[in-house]
Amino acid sequence: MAAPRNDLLEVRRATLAYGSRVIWQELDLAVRRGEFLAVLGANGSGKTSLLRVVLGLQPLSSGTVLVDGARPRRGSNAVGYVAQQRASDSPMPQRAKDLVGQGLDGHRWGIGLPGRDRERRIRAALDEVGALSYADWPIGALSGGEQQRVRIAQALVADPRLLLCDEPLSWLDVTSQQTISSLVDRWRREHDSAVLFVTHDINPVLPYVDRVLYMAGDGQHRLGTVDEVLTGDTLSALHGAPVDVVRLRDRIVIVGLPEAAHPHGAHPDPAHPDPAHPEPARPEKVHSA
Ligand SMILES: Nc1ncnc2c1ncn2[C@@H]1O[C@H](COP(=O)(O)OP(=O)(O)OP(=O)(O)O)[C@@H](O)[C@H]1O
Repeated sequence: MAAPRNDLLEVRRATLAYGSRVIWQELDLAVRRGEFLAVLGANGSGKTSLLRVVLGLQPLSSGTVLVDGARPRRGSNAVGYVAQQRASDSPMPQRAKDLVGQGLDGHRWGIGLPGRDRERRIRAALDEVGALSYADWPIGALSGGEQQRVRIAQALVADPRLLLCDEPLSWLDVTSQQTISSLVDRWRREHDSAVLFVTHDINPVLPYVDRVLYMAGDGQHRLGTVDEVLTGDTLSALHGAPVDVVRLRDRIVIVGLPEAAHPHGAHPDPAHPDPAHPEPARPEKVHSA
């Protein structure tokens, strides 16, 4: 039997443009088994587009991408996906276990899977993220953090090797951010799998991150460890403006990002509070990466 591939994602000289607008270019990225890669950057810098490329939903303009050695394709078992939630997303009426079951539909696993095997897989995925006790609850009745556990279970139920998370911490309070970050970390360690974790704030995942891909817009990006990428020199060069990076105890605070680089869209909109949590869901005020 062939040895498992070490690089679960291989992106070579990749450029993505929409029409004449280049989003990112000459991107080289190899994500190895067991790696936790944080993807940071300004609104509109192309983070979600990168995930869409890996999901086989968006072709590159040039370059190549391989997911576990194969070209990306929709519905691949190799990739699990936690999509970004929008402020306008209304609470879903279906039960937690039904949402998780959707993660099997469209996958090889879902086709012809006997009912009891399907149920067993769904319960195992819910158990993996500590959400089994609310398997029968309507999603809309769960807290933001509980809902996010269920969405992660949906992404994991088909047993992917690569997990893509698009802003999974938005709308969550600090405690839930820590819980979600640590369960994703535990999953990649226990399964020797890899994670691409798009986030506007590095701090909740700082203990887990192996490398950072920082996208600055205008085709610019930088890849490296936290200490290599999140420095005043690097971010100033990427943004063409003075940026300071300050370490405060175990946090990183970034000061001076150009207005366009602020990830304002990822912050809670006071006009649209989390429907499951009328309280402000995310008290963080300091912009951090
Ligand atoms: N299918 C498309 N056609 C044309 N432009 C697109 C398309 N998809 C995305 N864009 C544009 O490309 C840019 C990058 O979008 P993308 O959603 O990848 O950015 P992002 O970094 O994830 O942003 P955010 O942090 O706001 O979620 C944006 O300006 C977006 O409007």
